[in-house]
Amino acid sequence: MGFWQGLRSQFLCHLIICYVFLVSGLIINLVQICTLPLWLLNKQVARVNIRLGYCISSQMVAALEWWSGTECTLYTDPESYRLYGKENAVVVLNHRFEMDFLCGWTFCERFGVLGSSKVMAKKELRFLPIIGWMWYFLEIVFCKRKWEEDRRTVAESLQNLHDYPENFWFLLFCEGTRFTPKKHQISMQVAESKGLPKLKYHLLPRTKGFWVTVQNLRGTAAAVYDSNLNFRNNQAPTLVDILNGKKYHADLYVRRIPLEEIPEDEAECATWLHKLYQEKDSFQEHYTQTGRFPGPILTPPRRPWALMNWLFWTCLLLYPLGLFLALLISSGSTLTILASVALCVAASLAVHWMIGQTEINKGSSYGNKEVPLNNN
Ligand SMILES: CC/C=C\C/C=C\C/C=C\C/C=C\C/C=C\C/C=C\CCC(=O)SCCNC(=O)CCNC(=O)[C@H](O)C(C)(C)COP(=O)(O)OP(=O)(O)OC[C@H]1O[C@@H](n2cnc3c(N)ncnc32)[C@H](O)[C@@H]1OP(=O)(O)O
Ligand SMILES: CCCCCCCCCCCCCCCC(=O)OC[C@@H](O)COP(=O)(O)O
Repeated sequence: MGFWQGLRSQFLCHLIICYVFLVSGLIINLVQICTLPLWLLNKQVARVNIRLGYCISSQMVAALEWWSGTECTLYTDPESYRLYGKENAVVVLNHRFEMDFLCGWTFCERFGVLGSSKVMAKKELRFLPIIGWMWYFLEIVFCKRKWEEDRRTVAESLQNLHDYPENFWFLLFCEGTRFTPKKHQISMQVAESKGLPKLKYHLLPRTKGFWVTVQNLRGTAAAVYDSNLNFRNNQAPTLVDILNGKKYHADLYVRRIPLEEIPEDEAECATWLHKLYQEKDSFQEHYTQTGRFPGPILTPPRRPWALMNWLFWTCLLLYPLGLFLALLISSGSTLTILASVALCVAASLAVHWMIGQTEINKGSSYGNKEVPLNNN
């Protein structure tokens, strides 16, 4: 094992990374709270939150790109490539991996839209410290995954994006939850009852969120980016693997579909989405058979900004930590030392809990319950 690999697997390094993420994240959350009055005075000025959000999300991108050295290859056509990052788009991505959101963020970073990236997220994530709190200020669209309640709130949140000052990608996991064998089996029963072909690699997409997104972003977004992600050698990395500095290779296949090609009528739009997922399934089959996606490879290089932001926060926050530790040891007070140890334990439990949110085996029961099927 080389020096660099040895260093990356050191627990002390993980502690420092988590300390920097927690403390810088909380500082940025605090600054975000200070921007609250700006939302009343001038919405466009309040959107300085794009930069603040970047300081948090780019730390995770830096961990993937620079700490673990994970490589991300993009399969797409050159004409579409020229438009990435230069227009608003709805991204439709498969939802099979714990790290899919992070690979998505990596491509956002490489095309310069990380701070402004959006997602339709389950409302539980709003309460996640740092990331969830950050999202509140980034105008992320939250849903309860209950259509009767979501149809109005989701449409309203999407309408707010009409005057967004920077290009954004709006990510939609139409499957609505991450793939598990049980969720797959149940959703294929639903597919059968609707007379739809079975999917091998995806859950049956939920069509209402896609329809409401496309309808509300007409005139704002130019295209849908149909995206399929896979990791080489059948690997399924976790956030802990990334912290441990393990290197992976992600492949992303993206097709650009102009928004005008998507039907306006709800039923036709649903049929269109089901057909898209059948095509997505065939691309995954192609990947499984050949180890690659169709089409040319055009990978944007990683940029230095995420690393520089990370180094900046690390330098800024390591100094006071060192000072504090020196004072702590010299104080010789058992009570202060015990209180500090308790604080460290609490902080690592908090990070552990946050990482748990990315783990599929700790995921929700959404899509897990047998539904009474009407075969008429
Ligand atoms: C160039 C590079 C390109 C790309 C780079 C890639 C990406 C980068 C882009 C951006 C990055 C940005 C951010 C990333 C960071 C972090 C993201 C992290 C995570 C957040 C993600 C989530 O939280 S996912 C969960 C929340 N999101 C969703 O659920 C969205 C999808 N869901 C919907 O759209 C739903 O319709 C809904 C939520 C709006 C409403 O939910 P509801 O449950 O009420 O759904 P429906 O009404 O649709 O469902 C009822 C119908 O479904 C049928 N049914 C019943 N059971 C099932 C089943 N098990 N499977 C499928 N269908 C089922 C039922 O029969 C009903 O049918 P109808 O015919 O009546 O419709
Ligand atoms: C620098 C690194 C330091 C690491 C510190 C830990 C940070 C934790 C960040 C947590 C980010 C959480 C994003 C989770 C996204 C996600 O994958 O949500 C799942 C949903 O789609 C569907 O949920 P489900 O129905 O349960 O499958």
